[in-house]
Amino acid sequence: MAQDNPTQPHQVLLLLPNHCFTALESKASHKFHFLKAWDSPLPQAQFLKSHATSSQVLLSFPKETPITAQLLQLLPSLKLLITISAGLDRVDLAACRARGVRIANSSPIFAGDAADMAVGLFLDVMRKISAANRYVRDGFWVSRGDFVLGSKVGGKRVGIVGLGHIGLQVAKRLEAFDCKILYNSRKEKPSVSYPFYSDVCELAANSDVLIICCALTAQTRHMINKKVLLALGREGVIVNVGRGAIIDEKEMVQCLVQGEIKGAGLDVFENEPQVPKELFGLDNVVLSPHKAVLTADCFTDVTDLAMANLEAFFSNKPLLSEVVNY
Ligand SMILES: O=CC(=O)O
Repeated sequence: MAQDNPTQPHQVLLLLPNHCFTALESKASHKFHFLKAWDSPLPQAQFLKSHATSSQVLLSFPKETPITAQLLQLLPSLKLLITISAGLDRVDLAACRARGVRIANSSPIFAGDAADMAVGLFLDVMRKISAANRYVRDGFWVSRGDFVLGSKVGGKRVGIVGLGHIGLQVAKRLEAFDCKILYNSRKEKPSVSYPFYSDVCELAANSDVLIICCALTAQTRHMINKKVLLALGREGVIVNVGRGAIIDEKEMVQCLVQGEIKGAGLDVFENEPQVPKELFGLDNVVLSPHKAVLTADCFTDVTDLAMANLEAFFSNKPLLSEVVNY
């Protein structure tokens, strides 16, 4: 339970890039006392130690600062971790669980933007938008004539891997394109009527496109392996807005180079920012530098959510985006 001391603003530790904080500062600095790691002359570990006993909340951007067991050890009073991220693969969940640290993430805000990107990548691969753009700019429309035809989107069977916040938003958007939605998830979702496949390979065999929206965990690492890719088949397309390591990247590259799958739209990679060079020469592949959830507008909403979570925590109300059963 949050301790209440009405005489002092509540202290919140920040491990954030500056641009995330700017939006928060204008709204919330009169309500909370923000302790900014980047403003301190101390190295990060010492900065955390110096506020260890007084800080119950840490607001962080795990993509830049992973939340490790070691870091958590420096903060014995920590009760709540708020992440400016949808994914929690850079948070040591076992250590948080062992310590009883609650987690609130930014999934409800990021889901729509991530889904837009997934749909954008899908449309781009199917209708060859980026490739056509290059064709026109390079003068080939004049020198070579008509561009090769793309594929119809309507009616395609879309296998969504992970029907959480992001997956549901992808489904909603692609229903409007007259696609047929199927899915794989840890458990069947009674709230939807889309066909459920407990086996991802079977999902791939029944899909024209696989869209990866799930979290990276020990169970999902390399879940999309050669067998799944071959089940997707020569006419199949893969889109990934989850995490690179959910797909066995070497096998995927091989399948793309050898035409064993038709195309790919990828926002995430196994060893970012390194991208397999083989992909650069493939016109049936669209690449994006892990930006699915980030837009120029998202920081307003994401910091509003962080602030609402802080207010809820310090007034002992339910958090707005708590990650339950992690
Ligand atoms: O990839 C981005 C996120 O997890 O927020």
